[in-house]
Formats: sequence, structure tokens, C-alpha cells
Amino acid sequence: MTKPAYKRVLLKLSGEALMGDDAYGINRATIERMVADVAEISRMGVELAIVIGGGNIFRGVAPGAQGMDRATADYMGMLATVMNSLALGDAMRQVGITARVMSAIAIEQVVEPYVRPKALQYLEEGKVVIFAAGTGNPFFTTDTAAALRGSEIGAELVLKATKVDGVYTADPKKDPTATRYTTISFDEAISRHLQVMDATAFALCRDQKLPIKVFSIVKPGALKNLIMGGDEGTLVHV
Ligand SMILES: Nc1ncnc2c1ncn2[C@@H]1O[C@H](COP(=O)(O)OP(=O)(O)O)[C@@H](O)[C@H]1O
Ligand SMILES: O=c1ccn([C@@H]2O[C@H](COP(=O)(O)OP(=O)(O)O)[C@@H](O)[C@H]2O)c(=O)[nH]1
Repeated sequence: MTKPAYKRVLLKLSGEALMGDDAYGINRATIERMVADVAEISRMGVELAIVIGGGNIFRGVAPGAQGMDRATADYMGMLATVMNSLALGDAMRQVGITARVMSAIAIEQVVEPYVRPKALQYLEEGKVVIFAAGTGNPFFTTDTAAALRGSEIGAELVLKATKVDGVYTADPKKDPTATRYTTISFDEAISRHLQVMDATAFALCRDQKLPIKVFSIVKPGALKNLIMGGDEGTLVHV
């Protein structure tokens, strides 16, 4: 068997990817399929950390959050990522992978706090580390949390799993004539306002020289292919 192209990566899963075709929440079949993909690369010896979003849960409560103070709504969003992280960690346990959930906000009866050396230790032990509660701060996103934690753990690459198979010239859901980039620089992605990730996340990765690969979570085998160094998605580089 050929060796994986990376030793340590950070995978960003959007909360919405967990919904499958449901309107909100966690779709069982979808999470199981995702976990099977993730388990496969963990078993290949790749050190894997995951940041998961909260859009799937937060969307369900969003109507009630209308007119709410932004910071309060953001804390609700962070709690939603804790729920997704627990679900993901448990789904991993069910397939025999040891995962550790670490939270950026104090909630220690539920999840252990994020402590960087501890996270590094888990990774070295081959455990999957799931970073919950984003950056722990309102006005940020889990994409930025992925850029931050990816930098902190010295990941070689941030893998941004989305419903589209890369970065396009415009949002492909709105513009059917949009074409996909094979590679694009951070500066170009930022200046063209390509919305696939937020500018804060792009800028942080650019400054840390941490490349991002945007790829499809829906396409079977895509994650494994790109871990093996295959041509998949779009590489965002310095
Ligand atoms: N230039 C672009 N290239 C690719 N996707 C884009 C672009 N602009 C906007 N998008 C949208 O960004 C989404 C990817 O972000 P993601 O984090 O998965 O979604 P969300 O932020 O809704 O959870 C895609 O589903 C796509 O519709
Ligand atoms: O560092 C963070 C990360 C997340 N959030 C909140 O949590 C929500 C869910 O995260 P995100 O939208 O990034 O999830 P995704 O779109 O990937 O499902 C966000 O909308 C924010 O309200 C936050 O306030 N700070």
C-alpha cells in the first residue's frame, strides 16, 4: 500500500453536512458514512483533528433567535457545535476509533477543556481530536476555528469538506456558469470575495502558510483520494 501524503491534518466539517437531506439536525446515515471515511484515514496512520460546525442545529432554533443579541446567538451556535462534536465522537466510538472532544468554552461536566499540549498528546497517540465550541469567541466562525487549531497543532493542511467540490469563480449554487479553480492563492480568494470560507479564516491560514484544500464531502472516496495525494477539489495556497 502506498503511504498517505500527509502526517497530520485538520478536517473541517460543516454542521450542515451532517443534515443529509433533512431540514436540520443530524442524519444518522450521513454521519455514519462520514465517520466511515474518517475512520479509514485514521486507520492509515494519519493524525487527524476535526472541527465541526453547528449550522444544522442552529438553523433549527434560528427562527426563535431573531432579533437576538448577536453575541448570545453566537454562544448558542457554539453550543450547537458541542452537540455535533459529541455525536461525532460517539459515532467514532461505535466503529472502534478513539476520539477525544475538547471544548473552547468551559463546560467540563460534558467535555474536557481544550488544552493544546493535551491535544498534541492525543494526536501522537493516534486518537482523533474533535475541537468543539469553535474559537470560543462570538463573531467568529468554525472555519476560523479550523484555521486557528490547524495552525496550533502544526497541521500540514486544512481540509474543508463542503457540499461543493472546490472553490468556484462564484457560488456554484447560485451561478451555474461558475467554473472551478484547481488552485487559487489566498490573496486572490480574498480579493475576489469567494464566499466558500470567510476572509478571517483565509487570512489566518495565509499568514501561517497553512494551505487549505476545499473538497466535496458528498463524493465517495474523495477524502481518501486527497489524503493519498490525489487530485481532488481546490488547493488554496500562499
Ligand atoms: N466561490 C465559491 N466557490 C465554492 N463555493 C462557494 C463559493 N461561494 C459561495 N460558496 C458556497 O459555500 C458553501 C461552502 O461552505 P460551507 O461552510 O460548507 O457551508 P455553510 O457555511 O453554509 O455551512 C458551498 O455550499 C457553496 O454554496
Ligand atoms: O468561533 C466561533 C465558532 C462558531 N460560532 C457560532 O457558531 C455558529 C455555528 O458555526 P458555523 O456557522 O461556522 O457552522 P457551519 O456553518 O460550519 O455549520 C456560528 O454561526 C456562530 O454563531 C462562534 O460564535 N464562534
